[in-house]
Amino acid sequence: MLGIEYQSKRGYIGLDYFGRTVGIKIMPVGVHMGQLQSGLRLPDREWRLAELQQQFEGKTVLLGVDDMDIFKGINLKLLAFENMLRTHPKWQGRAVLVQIANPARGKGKDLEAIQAEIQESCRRINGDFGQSGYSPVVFIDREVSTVEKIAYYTIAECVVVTAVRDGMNLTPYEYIVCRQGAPGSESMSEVSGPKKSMLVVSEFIGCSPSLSGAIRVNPWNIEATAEGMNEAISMPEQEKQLRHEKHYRYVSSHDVAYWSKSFVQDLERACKDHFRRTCWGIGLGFGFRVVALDPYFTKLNIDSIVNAYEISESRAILLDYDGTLVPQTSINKAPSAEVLSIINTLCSDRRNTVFLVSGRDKDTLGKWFASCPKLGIAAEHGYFLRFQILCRWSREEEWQTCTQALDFGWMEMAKPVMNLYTEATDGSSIETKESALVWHHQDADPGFGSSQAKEMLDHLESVLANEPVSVKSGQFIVEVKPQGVSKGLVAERILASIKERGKQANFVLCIGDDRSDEDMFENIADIMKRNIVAPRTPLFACTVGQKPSKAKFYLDDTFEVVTMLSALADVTDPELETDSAYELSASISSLDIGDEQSESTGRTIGG
Ligand SMILES: O=P(O)(O)OC[C@H]1O[C@H](O[C@H]2O[C@H](CO)[C@@H](O)[C@H](O)[C@H]2O)[C@H](O)[C@@H](O)[C@@H]1O
Repeated sequence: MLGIEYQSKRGYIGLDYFGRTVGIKIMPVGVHMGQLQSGLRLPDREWRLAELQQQFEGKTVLLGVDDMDIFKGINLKLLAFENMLRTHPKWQGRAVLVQIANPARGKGKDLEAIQAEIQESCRRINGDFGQSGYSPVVFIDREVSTVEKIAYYTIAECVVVTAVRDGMNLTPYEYIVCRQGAPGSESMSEVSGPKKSMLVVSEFIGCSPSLSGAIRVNPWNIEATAEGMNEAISMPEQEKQLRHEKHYRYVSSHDVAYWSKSFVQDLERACKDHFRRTCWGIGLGFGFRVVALDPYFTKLNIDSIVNAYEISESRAILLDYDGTLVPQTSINKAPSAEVLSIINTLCSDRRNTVFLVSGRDKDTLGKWFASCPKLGIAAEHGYFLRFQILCRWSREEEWQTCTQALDFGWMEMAKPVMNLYTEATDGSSIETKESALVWHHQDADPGFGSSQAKEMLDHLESVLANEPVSVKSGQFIVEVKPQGVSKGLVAERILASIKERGKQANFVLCIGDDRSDEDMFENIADIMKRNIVAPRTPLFACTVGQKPSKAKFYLDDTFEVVTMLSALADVTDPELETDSAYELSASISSLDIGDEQSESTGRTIGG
C-alpha cells in the first residue's frame, strides 16, 4: 500500500507512518433509514402514488434519478432505452423511461451540449415510438420534492443508473427502501403482493460492488445496457423478489448509522497507542513530517553506557554496518581505519562478543574486515555467519549458512520484474547476492526512484505471493530475501550462543539505522524477557537518527555512533585478552547447530 509497510487488522488496513498508525477502510456509506421511512409515511405520498399509478397504468416504468451533469450518462441511458425498444419490440407501447434530472448546479458549454443531446434523444424516441396516450420517455427537468421522488421510486419496476463516473450514488439504496415501504404503513395505493425491485447499475459507481443482485453494465456499451434493461424487466417475478430481499437486508442493516459507528470504532482502535506518544514536526518544506515518538525515546547518554559497560562481565555488541558505521552518503563505503581500530580494541577484551550484523554480502564484509579476525560477522541479514577465526592453527575464515539448503527458484521470478524496473529507471541497478536480490535506486532521480520502488514492491509481492520470501524496502533499496532470515533471528542466536558458553550476557548493545535493524530491536526486546541474558541486563538498543523505532535510544548520526564506540574502546581492557579465537571455535557448536552440512560456501547451522 503506497510502498508503506501495512498490516491487515481485523477488517481494516493499518499503515505504519512515521510512528503513527493510519487506518484505511473501504466501506460504502448507507442511507438514513429513519429519514426515508418518515418520508414513506408522509400523507402526501398517498395521493401522489395514486396519481402516478393511474398515469402509468399497464406500463412498466424504468426510472432514472440523476443530477444534470456531464458524468451522469443520462443520454447514454436514453440511447440504451431506445435500443431496447428497437431490439425487443414487445416493450413498445409498454415500457416507459421516467428520467428525473435534478437541475444543473453548474454551467458551461459541455453541459449545454449534453442538455441539447438529451433533448434531441427524447424528441427522437418519443417521435419514433410514441403513440396516442403513450410517451416512451417522460423527462422531468425541474426540482422534484422528496415525497414525489418517493412516489416515483415506489411505482418503478426498475431503477437504471448509467453514470460514467460517480461517487457512492445512493439512488439504488433509496429505491430499494422505498420499494419495501415503511413497516406497518401499507395503504390502499401501496404496491400489493411480494416486494420486488430491480437495478441496472453502472460498474463505475461506488455502490455497485455492494449490490450483488443488480445487473451491472458498462454504460458506454449501449447494446449491453439495453440488454440489461430488458433482462431486468423481463425477469421472473420470484427472482425479482429474491434479489430485492437480499438487497433490502443489506441496505437496511448497513445504514449511515452503522457506517459511522464502524468508522469510529476503527478510529479508536487505530489511535489506541497514539495517546502515549508525543508528536513532533520534523523537516522542512516537502520533507516536513509529523512524527510520533515514544515519550521514553531518548538520546543515548555516553556516560551511562560507559558505566554499564565497565561493570559488566559478558557483553554482546551487535553492530549494523551501512548508515551506522559509515554514513549512507559516503562514496567510499569501506570502513575507516578509525572504525577498524575501535572494533579491534573492542574485540580484544575477552568479555566482549562483537558481531557485525549487516545486509551486505559476505565477500565484501570479509574483505573489509579481514584485519579484524576476532570480529563475528553475520552477512546477508544472517544468512551467512563468520565467527572468529576458527582454529588456532588456521587463519582462514569460515562461513556457515544459517539454514539448510534453500530453494532459490524464486530468483528466476523476481529477476525479470527487477529488470523491467531497471530498464525504466535511469540510475537504478540490481545487486545479486547469494541469498537475496536487491534493487538499488540511490543514483536514480529521487522522486521517480522512490515511486518506482513502491510500485515494484507491490509488483514483487504479488508475483512472489506463494514463494518463501519476504520483500522489504530499505535505504534506497528493495530487497527480496528468504523468509526466516532476519537480523532479529541472528541476534537471538548470538545471545543464545553466549549463554551456551556459560557467559550469559549482562550488557547488550545493539545499534542500527534502518528497517532491517528494527527486527533486531524487536527480537532483542523480547529476549530480555526470557532467560537468555542475565537478569536485569541493561539493553542499549539504539537507532541512528531521531525517528520512530523499536529502539529505546537514538544517536543522531554515524559520527556520534563512532564517538560512542570509541568511548567504550577507551575503557576496554586489552589486558584481559586471551586466545578467544580458540574459545569461539568451540562456541560454534553451541550455536544451536542442527544437521551440519558441508557446502561450497561453508557449513550449515540449523535454524
Ligand atoms: O544492513 P546494512 O549494513 O545497513 O546493509 C544494507 C544494505 O547495504 C548495501 O546497500 C547500501 O549501500 C549501497 C551502496 O553501496 C546503497 O546504494 C544502498 O542505498 C544502501 O542501502 C547493500 O548493497 C545491500 O545489499 C544491503 O542490504
